[in-house]
Amino acid sequence: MPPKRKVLRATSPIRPLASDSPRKRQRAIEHEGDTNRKSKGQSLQEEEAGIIQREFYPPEMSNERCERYNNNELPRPIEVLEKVLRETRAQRDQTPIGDAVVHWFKRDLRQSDNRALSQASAKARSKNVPLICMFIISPQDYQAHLTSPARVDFELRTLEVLRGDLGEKGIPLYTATIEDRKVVVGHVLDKCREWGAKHLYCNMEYEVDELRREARLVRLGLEKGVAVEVVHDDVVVPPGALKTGAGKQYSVYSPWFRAWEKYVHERPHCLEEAATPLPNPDYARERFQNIFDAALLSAPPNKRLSDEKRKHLAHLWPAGEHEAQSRLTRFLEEKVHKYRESRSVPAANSTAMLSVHFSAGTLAARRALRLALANTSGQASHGGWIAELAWRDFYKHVLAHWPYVCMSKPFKYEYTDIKWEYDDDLFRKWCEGRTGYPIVDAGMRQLNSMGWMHNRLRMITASFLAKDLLLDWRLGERYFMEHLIDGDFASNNGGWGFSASTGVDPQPYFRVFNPTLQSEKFDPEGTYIRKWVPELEGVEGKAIHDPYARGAGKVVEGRGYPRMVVEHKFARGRALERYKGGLGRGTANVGGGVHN
Ligand SMILES: Cc1cc2nc3c(=O)[nH]c(=O)nc-3n(C[C@H](O)[C@H](O)[C@H](O)COP(=O)(O)OP(=O)(O)OC[C@H]3O[C@@H](n4cnc5c(N)ncnc54)[C@H](O)[C@@H]3O)c2cc1C
Repeated sequence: MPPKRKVLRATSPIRPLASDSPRKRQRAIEHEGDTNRKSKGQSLQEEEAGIIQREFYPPEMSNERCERYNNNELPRPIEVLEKVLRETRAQRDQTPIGDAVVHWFKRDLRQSDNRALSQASAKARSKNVPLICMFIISPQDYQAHLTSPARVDFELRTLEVLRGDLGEKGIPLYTATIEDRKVVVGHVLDKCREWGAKHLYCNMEYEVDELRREARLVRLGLEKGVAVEVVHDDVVVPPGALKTGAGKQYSVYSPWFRAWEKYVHERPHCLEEAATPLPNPDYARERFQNIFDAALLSAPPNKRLSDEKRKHLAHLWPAGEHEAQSRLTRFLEEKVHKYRESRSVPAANSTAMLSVHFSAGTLAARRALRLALANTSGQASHGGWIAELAWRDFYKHVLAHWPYVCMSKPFKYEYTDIKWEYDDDLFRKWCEGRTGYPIVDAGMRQLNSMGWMHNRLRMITASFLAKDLLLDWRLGERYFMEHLIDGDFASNNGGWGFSASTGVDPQPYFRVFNPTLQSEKFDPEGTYIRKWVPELEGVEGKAIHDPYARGAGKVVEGRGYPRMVVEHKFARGRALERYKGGLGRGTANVGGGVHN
């Protein structure tokens, strides 16, 4: 079949160009140094496609600057934060307790097994002062981080649960919407001063913006007499703790996983449960009555869902840590033993569907691992569920060590030179699940409906976008973040890098998924496809995987199901050529990872 549409020419922009002033641009460039030397045409296409949100970020960094991070010539944001914490330790330890202690909730929306919250509670108890919790919404942060409305809604529903639970202990949960993300730190410290709190606790997030913000918070806190403690909690093993024999960061999963398992085995305390906060002294309720009485936050206009969508998602994804806990218990009792054999079959409904809880922090990865180890006597390890859970830690370690992956650069930055397509029409068809490849369309429709997609489908749809359509993979990465309820920068970026062969431990670039074969292998009966693509409902047998080529064309055409937008064989050849052309000096390093 000839290609249905030529995709060799960039068309109209997918997103409007951000209109930064020249001065702002200059400042941004100074911030992250020299930028990438690409052809003007290519840079413009990327900008027009919204690859970098120029209202928040500088232009794309140069490969040379990435290399300087690799050569340890530039301090990584996590190192800067850790240094500040080290250097200020004594001063922070000597800070008097004050009239209250504050915990700042971010992506740790639970009271059980929450390290920073637990430490804050212990500190408050040591002098019998109240604990106050806070949560800040920054619409600008949501925009800069492409947080999906589904995710925001999940967080807000979770806050309701959290507020109820904390309220029973007399612990107030202060919430506020701060429009300008630059003033969040100032607001947090102002509130500490207002409440007479001199100790503030929070858990560490590993994205560049957050690490830099927290370094500033620690410094500014001390200037204002507030000791800020930032704690590792989101991952089982903290980034930087695992090194190769040569003392380097692992970039291949399998040896990293062996080191991760060994670390956990040798340091069982890393799985220890953090104590839940203790009740506040009685007077706290009266003193903070205004916080207890305040209305809960609603989603900012840029992230609001329709009522119908909200109800739909609330039904699918009940929020809060109690739900997370019972989901985990059910999974460990009923499914974990069969996980290894069935996890790649999307119709089997055999995975935990806990990613939304890990992402929002309604469940600690540490807790899930602890219970999984106890439940399976270690059987769930390699090739099993625990090895999947470990991928989450792996990608966060990668993010902390190679921070430029957070700055729109691929881990394999030499792949920056691949000539991608920026075809609006094809991209839209992919987004809407109208590519004519039933398995791809089913996956995209599941995402659009549920805010979640099975891992196998994430790999198939991502590979299809990057290799069959040759669209810039960062467009797909962005679309996922903007629609996933479990959107997590590190895992999403890692998954896209794997699928597009531009990331850490990736699929080799010459391995191009054949979507029809993937469909036959992982959805042999077409059960999953029929669920999500109603136009194909009555299609029998193998025709479900390729209806036009297998005798069901007339039926499905009548129902409006599209023909394939590109022929796979043609697309594969084109992808190989482009990848080879874009490899540049990275030719020797073609990857070789086996994901899941
Ligand atoms: C292109 C692409 C994008 C992705 N984007 C995200 C994302 O934004 N957020 C996200 O949480 N996961 C992402 N993943 C990973 C994975 O698809 C989901 O974590 C998984 O599908 C969630 O379903 P589950 O909870 O039923 O997983 P299970 O199979 O039950 O696994 C248990 C947990 O292990 C972790 N996990 C499993 N597989 C992976 C993986 N490959 N990478 C990282 N962690 C993993 C998750 O926390 C998951 O909840 C992405 C994968 C790909 C290929």
